[in-house]
Amino acid sequence: MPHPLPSAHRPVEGEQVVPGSKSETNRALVLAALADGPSTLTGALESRDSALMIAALRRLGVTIDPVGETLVVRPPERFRGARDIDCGLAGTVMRFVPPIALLAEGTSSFVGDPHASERPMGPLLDGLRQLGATVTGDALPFTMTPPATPHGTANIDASSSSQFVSGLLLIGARLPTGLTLRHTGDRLPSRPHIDMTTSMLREVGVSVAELDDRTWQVSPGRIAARDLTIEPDLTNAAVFLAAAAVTGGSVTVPGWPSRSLQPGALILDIVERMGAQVTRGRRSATVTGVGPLAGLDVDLTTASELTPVVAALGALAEGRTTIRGVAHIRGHETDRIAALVAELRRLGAEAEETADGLTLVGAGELRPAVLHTYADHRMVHFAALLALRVPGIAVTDLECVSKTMPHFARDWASLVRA
Ligand SMILES: O=C(O)C1=C[C@@H](OP(=O)(O)O)[C@@H](O)[C@H](O)C1
Ligand SMILES: C=C(OP(=O)(O)O)C(=O)O
Repeated sequence: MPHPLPSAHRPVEGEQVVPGSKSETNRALVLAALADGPSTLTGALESRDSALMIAALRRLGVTIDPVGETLVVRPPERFRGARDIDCGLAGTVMRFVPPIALLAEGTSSFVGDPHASERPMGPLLDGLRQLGATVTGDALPFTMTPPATPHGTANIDASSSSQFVSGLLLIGARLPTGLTLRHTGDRLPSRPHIDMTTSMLREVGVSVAELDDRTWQVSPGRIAARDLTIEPDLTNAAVFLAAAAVTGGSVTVPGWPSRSLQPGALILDIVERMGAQVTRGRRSATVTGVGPLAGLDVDLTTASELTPVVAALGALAEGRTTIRGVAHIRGHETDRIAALVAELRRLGAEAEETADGLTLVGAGELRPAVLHTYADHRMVHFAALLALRVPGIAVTDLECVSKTMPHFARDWASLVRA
């Protein structure tokens, strides 16, 4: 049964509280699991990706308890290997948990959703082999047996995901000789997510040197337990802010950090370039639509998660929109380049895949359609945004939004109909 999405009968106005950052929550959980004592997380995301991370860490022996508004994480004496650890479709789980299992006693095996086996894993598994693990296969599902004493050097090609680098850096301090990690490929996407990893490591006392722009050296040592408050997820905020831009409304996201390493923050520059007005408060961001939007040519190498929302903005803006630098999103929850072009065409828009992104012509007549979501939460955001201006759009599946925002449909409906 298709799920209809609301259209906007008036400009979308209001304040939208956005749940905690997926990237920060899952890094904080991993660092707390590796720390030298109990940690407390406040504002952690509650969604499928964080639930999968919590379940995976528990299987390895970590104790995680909700206490009031917080999560209390207690590391085990020693990690223990576990069978059939479920990664779902979560990149952060499939790329961050196997390195922890390298530190465990005994073999671990990892499984995931049907499409998870198409997401790139080879370079991470190569890295784990270089650190001494025995690994079967090059994708999910796979089995890994840790070595008696892990080594400390790995050279991997992270051009298909920055998460390979982040996953290995996160455990670097717990390896007997630390870790020297080198990226061997010709491009490196999502650099801000690697900076988020190194910054969060430094905050817990880990020494990380960047020897050049592709080599990291993590010194061996303790990872300090800490109490951390998680920022709102700025990539998830993007769809709500974009709703104001495309309807001539005004949406405020409270809690917007004054400085953030989340690449989703780039949405403010993008909507401003397209013609919307952006107002930054001390701890908030507001987007106001002030007339027709203009298409743009944008390189999203650093913030590729924004591609579906920017593609929808482009389809409602005047002129051509070209998104570059995102070849690797063919390995995201789905092949997002192919999915976006297929769904734009289903609506009657002119859209083409390019070698490293897509190009489309906006502001044409769009027809109602049932859009496919490919189990991808951000394809729902894409459809929801278009539905505001194209009555009659529905999606084949809404459940996939629970990957990072289980209450998206409720929040979206109440904002649009407020
Ligand atoms: O480390 C992270 O938290 C993430 C890194 C990025 O992955 P890629 O480098 O695979 O794009 C991003 O797209 C993903 O949503 C989250
Ligand atoms: C690419 C994404 O997720 P993942 O962490 O599963 O890679 C995303 O959320 O857009």
